[in-house]
Amino acid sequence: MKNNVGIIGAPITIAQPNLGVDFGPNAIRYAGLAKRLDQLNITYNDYGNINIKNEGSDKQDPKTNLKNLDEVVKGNQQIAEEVKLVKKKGEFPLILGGDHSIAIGTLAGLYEFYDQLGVIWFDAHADLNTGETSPSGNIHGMSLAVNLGVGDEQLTSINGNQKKVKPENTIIIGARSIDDGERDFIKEQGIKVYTMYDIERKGMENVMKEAIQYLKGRVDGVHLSLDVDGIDPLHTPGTGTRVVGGPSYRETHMAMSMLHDAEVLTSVEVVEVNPLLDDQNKTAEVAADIIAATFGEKYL
Ligand SMILES: NC(=[NH2+])NCCC[C@H](N)C(=O)O
Ligand SMILES: [Mn+2]
Ligand SMILES: [Mn+2]
Repeated sequence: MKNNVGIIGAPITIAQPNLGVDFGPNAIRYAGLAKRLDQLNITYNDYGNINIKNEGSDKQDPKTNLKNLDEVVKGNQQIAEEVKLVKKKGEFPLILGGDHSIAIGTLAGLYEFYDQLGVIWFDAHADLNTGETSPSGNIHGMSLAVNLGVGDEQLTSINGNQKKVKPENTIIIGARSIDDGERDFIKEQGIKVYTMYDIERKGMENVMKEAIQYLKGRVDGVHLSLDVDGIDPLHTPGTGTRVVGGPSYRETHMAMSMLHDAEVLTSVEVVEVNPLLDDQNKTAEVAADIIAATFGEKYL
């Protein structure tokens, strides 16, 4: 079902301040991604890294409150085109970030292949800011809002000026750092969010059961957008916006195995691995483990 996988490296770094996240795709490859897929008998084509120019002035535009907008738009247009090519070949897209702004490009490329695309946004953050609400001007904190059709028009109109996903098809898991504007956004749009409080009280297993059941009843595809800062920074120190108190390696791994076993995923992306902030590529290794779990790797 997941044969063939199309691997795309999407090294955007300028939608956040910590250079080095552009090395994320190769760090995940060096952690043994190909070998893991081979062992699962999953065939793949690795298309390498998209040639993205990470050249912004890094200044916040006084009008839009965004940093490096034009460059982030260009990079995401390139990503959308590449994702479309992979989909047209009938392959399962596996996108390696890059900062979380790349989800703008991936979903812009994916949405036209589905009637009701679901999204699981596994993240410490909600990434639901806009130019008005963002405390930082960093576009990686706005990518889910953009996909819901809210934000700067240059971003929301990539590959078609429309919502790439519907709020009722979106589930955020692992959130523990939500800005005031994002809180309002979640309430207004009625987005399903499992914060760390919910995960702690219900247990990750029940949260995933609920999420899977909810999506199964309403969507014809599920994109997993996994920000490695969603995992507790004890396990994933190599990322730019760490937040304490996340799900453990084990809880996350189990959640991914559950997604595999439920056969719901139709594309996967892993973002925000930053080797320059890491400890001996530990974070990329966790990312590779997580990806392997979504493709069905088991202990026994
Ligand atoms: N994809 C991420 N790591 N996002 C972090 C966002 C942090 C903060 N909420 C902001 O908007 O600036
Ligand atoms: Mn995050
Ligand atoms: Mn994120």
